[in-house]
Amino acid sequence: MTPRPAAGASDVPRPSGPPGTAGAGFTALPDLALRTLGGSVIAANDESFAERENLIRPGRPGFRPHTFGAKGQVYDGWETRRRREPGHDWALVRLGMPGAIRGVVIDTAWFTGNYPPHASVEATAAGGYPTAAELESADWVEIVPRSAVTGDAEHFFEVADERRYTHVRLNMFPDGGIARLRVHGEVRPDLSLYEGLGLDLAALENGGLVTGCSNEFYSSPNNVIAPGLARHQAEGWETARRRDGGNDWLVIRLAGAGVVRLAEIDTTNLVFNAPAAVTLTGTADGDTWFPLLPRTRLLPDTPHRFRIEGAPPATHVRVDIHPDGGLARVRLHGFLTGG
Ligand SMILES: NC(=O)NC(NC(N)=O)C(=O)[O-]
Repeated sequence: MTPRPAAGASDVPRPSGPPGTAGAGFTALPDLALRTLGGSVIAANDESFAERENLIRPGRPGFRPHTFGAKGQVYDGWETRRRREPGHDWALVRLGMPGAIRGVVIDTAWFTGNYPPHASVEATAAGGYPTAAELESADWVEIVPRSAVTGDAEHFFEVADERRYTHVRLNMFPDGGIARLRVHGEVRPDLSLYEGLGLDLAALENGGLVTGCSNEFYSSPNNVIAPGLARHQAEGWETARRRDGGNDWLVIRLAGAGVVRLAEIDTTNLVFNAPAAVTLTGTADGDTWFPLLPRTRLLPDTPHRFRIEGAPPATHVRVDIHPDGGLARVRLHGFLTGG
């Protein structure tokens, strides 16, 4: 029998290191600001050289030298004009998913003669759908104090704060360019909206999280519970070719204890590397695992839907793929049972 991971544990090695060096453990958590998770840069005081929306684009920032437009060199980032009066520049980001922020990455990639010497980040929690103007009078908490930054480098700042935030404000002193802002954390949804209704218990936006995974060589397992469809293979989860006779797997911590009634197992974009089969098991205590879906054949490039009948409530679901490959999306529709 395949050994079961402890609920909440992960055997995937995570990068770690001090600010500005190799990386930090919090980067394994979802980026709550990411455009593809619903984030939006709703305002900036200036974006003369390069547009604010670049700040939350997925992927590493790109650069091609000597691509000068009518207003200067074109950068893949947010870049303001050279300030000729006192003050500083700021950009306001609505998180795609509200949550507890565990760490922030300020990436000045490719900005060398035009990076800001200092930056800070504030956060606020706002209900409803406030405009940028309304947010000006919100209570802002400094989650990254004014800190020195350097050019063409990623800067990692851990955040120790349990509060749930909906927006962040990036400040740079006095002006310049920042390529990306990453806001890693744990999603804290308002599930009262779903009272009496069914929901996707696995979805990142509902508080689901991949807490364990056998292999994430090509792309992150949390992609399978992201919103929307995967446009290509890299927007799903892909493992390396397995040579040991075992099989790959991931464990999803559900939005809460709930009963799964319908599983969507999507192999879209996995054409020559789709798994041959899938098995689903669940647990409510992290020790005893019960079957949800027996080993079932999968086809390449296909969104499969399987009814699940009579399953007890689970807090975690393990998805075993046989033998390897990956998945585009996993949806586990059902009902919260509480507890
Ligand atoms: N986008 C720019 O051209 N910015 C800067 N200039 C160059 N060459 O990058 C600057 O700050 O003046």
